[in-house]
Amino acid sequence: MAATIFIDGEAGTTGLQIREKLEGRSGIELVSISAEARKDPAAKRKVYEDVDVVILCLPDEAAKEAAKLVDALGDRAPRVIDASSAHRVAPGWTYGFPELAAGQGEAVAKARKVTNPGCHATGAIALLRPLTQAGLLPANARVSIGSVSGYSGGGKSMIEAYESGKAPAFELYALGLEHKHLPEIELYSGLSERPIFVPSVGNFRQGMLVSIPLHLEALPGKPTLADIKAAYDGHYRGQAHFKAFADAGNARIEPESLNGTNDIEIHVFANESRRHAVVVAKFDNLGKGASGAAVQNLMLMLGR
Ligand SMILES: NC(=O)C1=CN([C@@H]2O[C@H](COP(=O)(O)OP(=O)(O)OC[C@H]3O[C@@H](n4cnc5c(N)ncnc54)[C@H](OP(=O)(O)O)[C@@H]3O)[C@@H](O)[C@H]2O)C=CC1
Ligand SMILES: CC(=O)N[C@@H](CCC(=O)OP(=O)(O)O)C(=O)O
Repeated sequence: MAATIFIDGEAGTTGLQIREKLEGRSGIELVSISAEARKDPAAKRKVYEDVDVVILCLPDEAAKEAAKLVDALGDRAPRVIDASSAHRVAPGWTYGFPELAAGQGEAVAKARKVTNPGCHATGAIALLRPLTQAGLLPANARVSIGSVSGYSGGGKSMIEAYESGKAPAFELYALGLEHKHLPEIELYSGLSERPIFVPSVGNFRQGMLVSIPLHLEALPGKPTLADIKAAYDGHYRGQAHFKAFADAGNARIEPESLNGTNDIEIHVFANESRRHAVVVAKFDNLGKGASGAAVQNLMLMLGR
């Protein structure tokens, strides 16, 4: 029998992409709600009762209301994937990053409530967790993270601002150093000290580069580029969506080449004579950073 899926917020940036990715898949039946009823809690409740999984692609406040609706359904509650940042560090929710550590894919597969990682957080955690777990980066390291996103990361309003020419070509933001992805980065990166996170957005629609500079001499065991690359290779062995590269002779990277995929490239750039390195995660902010991750989690939950 087909699994029934309702995308709450299906007309938004993330919802539309999830819909496109699921349409035509065998064993999946997409359930919709009329445009007039889509914000009506009573109408939503009826749909929630009838489906196997609800995927929330809503602003945070609406996602919190939706989660309350799910909880109120008790035994009749559907399983949930939340793409918003409302529940990323909330108790009772499973972090939807199957490659985070051994056993996380199995945890997602069994979970009733899965929270999708934020796009910047996906890159930051993908870079940091293997290094802390391998002991190459001490838990108390003081780390700085930079990230550049395509403007689709800001949803409909930012897309409109860029596409009508009303947005700057490039800007740093969240310089109050309280970006909403920091709590999940703190919880899942393996660091005890809160990193400094400087996100930015540029005049290109889609794609993301998250980068972290490393002083190799300051790290335990004074690792080489090869040691760092080996830590990523070991951590992501057997994971279809991850590939690590050592980029000693290369000095450039652009953000768009993985658009339309659910893949992450981890690049290790280094100047060995100066003992400096920069690790960079490249992916599609709307792919592995949003809709691709949601679909990956859904398939795990459905045992596909
Ligand atoms: N864009 C991205 O790269 C990523 C986004 N996310 C998260 O996913 C969620 C959705 O983001 P995104 O798709 O970009 O946002 P959009 O603004 O593009 O879309 C949100 C959609 O939700 C609808 N909506 C708002 N309130 C309700 C409600 N109460 N019931 C039903 N529908 C409602 C909106 O309709 P209307 O416009 O009519 O209000 C809109 O269609 C957000 O929490 C965002 O933070 C996660 C990862 C990445
Ligand atoms: C460019 C831009 O504005 N990006 C968004 C993050 C996009 C994302 O991952 O969203 P959620 O955490 O809401 O899921 C931001 O930094 O707030």
